[in-house]
Amino acid sequence: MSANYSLRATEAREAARAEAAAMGITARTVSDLVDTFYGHVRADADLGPIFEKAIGDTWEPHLDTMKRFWSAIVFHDGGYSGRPMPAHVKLKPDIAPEHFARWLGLFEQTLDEIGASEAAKAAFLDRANRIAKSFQLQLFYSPYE
Ligand code: HEM
Repeated sequence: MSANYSLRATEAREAARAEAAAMGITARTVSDLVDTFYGHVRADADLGPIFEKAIGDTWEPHLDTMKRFWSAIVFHDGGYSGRPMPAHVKLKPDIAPEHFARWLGLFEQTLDEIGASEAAKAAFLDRANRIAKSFQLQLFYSPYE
């Protein structure tokens, strides 16, 4: 890794942190978002069973993974290095596009509930929408099947 690269990485991380701070996003925001959102997901008639089947009684590690995932997105802190796609491919028999619509609806509702700023809400929703779209393209519209 060149010195230039790590300088750019440091700058990118600082820029991301400053941007997050300007939107009022803190580690607490991420933690509240994840805890509240998955509380709703577990209670949801359609999504709940899908998650229970995959996660069972190991929710703590999942919540921790999801906090690291969203922190890596908003703070560029490098704390998440997983591969989300395979985790969803294995759910394929159980999920349909409607589940993504529900997921996104609950995510938006949660951002309101935790009192995220309008800018923070827009930023989280934009990322969630783009990721959901890319998952769906690969899950439901793959030209390779
Ligand atoms: C229909 C919608 C969705 C369902 C049913 C779903 C379900 C799940 C389940 C059950 C897991 C745990 C898999 C396991 O540990 O075996 C998981 C992991 C994960 N999901 Fe989703 N998900 C959905 C949408 C999304 C979206 C839109 C995002 C991103 C914005 C997302 C991000 C992740 C990430 C980062 C993981 C962790 C993957 C890892 O282990 O590193 N999911 N999801």
